[in-house]
Amino acid sequence: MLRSFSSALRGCSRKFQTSISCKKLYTSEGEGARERPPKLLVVQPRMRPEKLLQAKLNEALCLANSLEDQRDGYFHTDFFDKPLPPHVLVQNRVPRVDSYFGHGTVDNIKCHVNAAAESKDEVDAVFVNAILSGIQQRNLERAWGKPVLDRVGLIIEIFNAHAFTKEAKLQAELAALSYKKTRLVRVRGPDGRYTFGASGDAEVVSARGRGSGGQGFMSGAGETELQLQRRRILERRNYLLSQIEEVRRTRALQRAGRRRRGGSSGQGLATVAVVGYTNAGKSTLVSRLSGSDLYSDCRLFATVDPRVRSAVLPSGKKVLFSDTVGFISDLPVQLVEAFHATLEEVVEADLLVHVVDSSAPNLDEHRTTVLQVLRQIGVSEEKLRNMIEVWNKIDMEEECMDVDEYVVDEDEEGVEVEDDVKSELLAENEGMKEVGFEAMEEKEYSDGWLYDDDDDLGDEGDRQNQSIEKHSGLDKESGPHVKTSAITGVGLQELLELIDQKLCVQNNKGAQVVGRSIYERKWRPSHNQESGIAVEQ
Ligand SMILES: Nc1nc2c(ncn2[C@@H]2O[C@H](COP(=O)(O)OP(=O)(O)OP(=O)(O)O)[C@@H](O)[C@H]2O)c(=O)[nH]1
Ligand SMILES: [Mg+2]
Repeated sequence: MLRSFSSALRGCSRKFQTSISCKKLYTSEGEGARERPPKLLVVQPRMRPEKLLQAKLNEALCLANSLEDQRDGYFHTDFFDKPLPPHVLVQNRVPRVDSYFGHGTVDNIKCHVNAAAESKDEVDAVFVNAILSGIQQRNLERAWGKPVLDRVGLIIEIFNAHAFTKEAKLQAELAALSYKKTRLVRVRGPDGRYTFGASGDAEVVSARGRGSGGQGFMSGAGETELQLQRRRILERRNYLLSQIEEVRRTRALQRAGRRRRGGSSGQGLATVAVVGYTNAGKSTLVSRLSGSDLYSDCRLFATVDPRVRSAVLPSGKKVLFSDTVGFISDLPVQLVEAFHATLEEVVEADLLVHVVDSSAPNLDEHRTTVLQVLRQIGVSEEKLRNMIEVWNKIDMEEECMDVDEYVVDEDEEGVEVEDDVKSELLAENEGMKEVGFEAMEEKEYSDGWLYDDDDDLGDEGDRQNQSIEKHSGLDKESGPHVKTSAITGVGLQELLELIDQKLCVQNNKGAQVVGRSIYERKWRPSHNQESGIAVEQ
């Protein structure tokens, strides 16, 4: 596993980064010392086939190492200097409602947490690469004595840590609020008082809050604690939305200005939005095409703040390339929604360039994720049909072949098994001692936007399996595409020519293809098990 992770990183080039971190998970290294990014223990549920498991584990390790605050656009630590985070693969066939994992698995992970503490390599938190409900998260925190981050929680933390501009910070906070709102459970704080919260050392107690004790009209008399917390979240959310609305207006004015100023032909500057899965090489590509120096890094979500750079096409026409936040699988719709102001640039762009990391073993899943998000945010089908696909990182193709040859220890079902997982499976079968989880009245506190407890995660695995099994290279894909290496510069001229050609055809047609504003759309969680995404109402 170590080999595949480092192999994935080998293709990435070193970039400049220095910064200081300051998050609640962050720990001070000593008196007067700088706070260091949190050390996470990565828990990866097993899935089939092996290739998918490996891709998911690599992504989880990258996510864990990506959490670090930036200051003035730089990170303090070099991504390549970071050690591989401690990790454990665990068996989890049917997720439990109260604790997600079975008791044996929970105990096994607890052993890993304890072992890390004894070896003076203590972890600050546990990252479970799955989507947990508030109750599952709370019970696991109690069992392991550490804060627990699930996939969505960690991605939100990364967004918050990497956000630099006011726009990105507002949107990241909005995403965090939407997430917290659904996981308010009643907890006992360090002072022994009960309250409703979403984080901190807390004991799970009764699900229903009593009166907040507020007095008078203005202090919210008669509200339960839960209602009070929800009201506070709502107030903050409304404030953030009003601020984001300002950002949207400014962006719309900037866009109009760009169009008015126009190019040499007087027809306005066309905008090309560069989209794709996180880490596909979008920023590197835009930098190369525009001769600028955008920040790029092997960290996932290195770009959270959108950037626009100009370039000249072979025809002499000037265009604007817009680099934006990357996408990732299993992203809840609320998270995408929070980034509407930024993603509106994509909807309004004249042309889309979809950057695919051709070295990713599960690139079909990446591609599907990107198309789903583009549809979610309101990109028209016509624009999707007209989109150029860029198969980037072709210089890494040979390295990917090496990863395929990676030999693993397999169990009878052909799935990689680590020693600790074997012991954990044994424990699971023998029925280890019960952990006293409290069965909470979960329904009251979750509006279910993360995922439905009834969902069989096996279906998700099967869907991804089909995707990964289907994938046997990029060649059978149709549609206009260019093979590039943003690092070596291969294929970039071809890409510029194709963009030129597409924009020219569009101009001749006089096509003004503008998707419906994402703010005019309503959202609801999908009931379509297959796609697992929200659909337009
Ligand atoms: N070998 C190789 N590495 C590349 C190529 N393009 C980008 N990279 C590396 O891949 C890593 C990610 O590149 P970025 O440009 O930051 O990717 P991104 O899509 O903007 O990522 P996010 O902003 O995090 O979504 C960096 O370390 C780049 O140096 C390429 O063509 N070949
Ligand atoms: Mg980027």
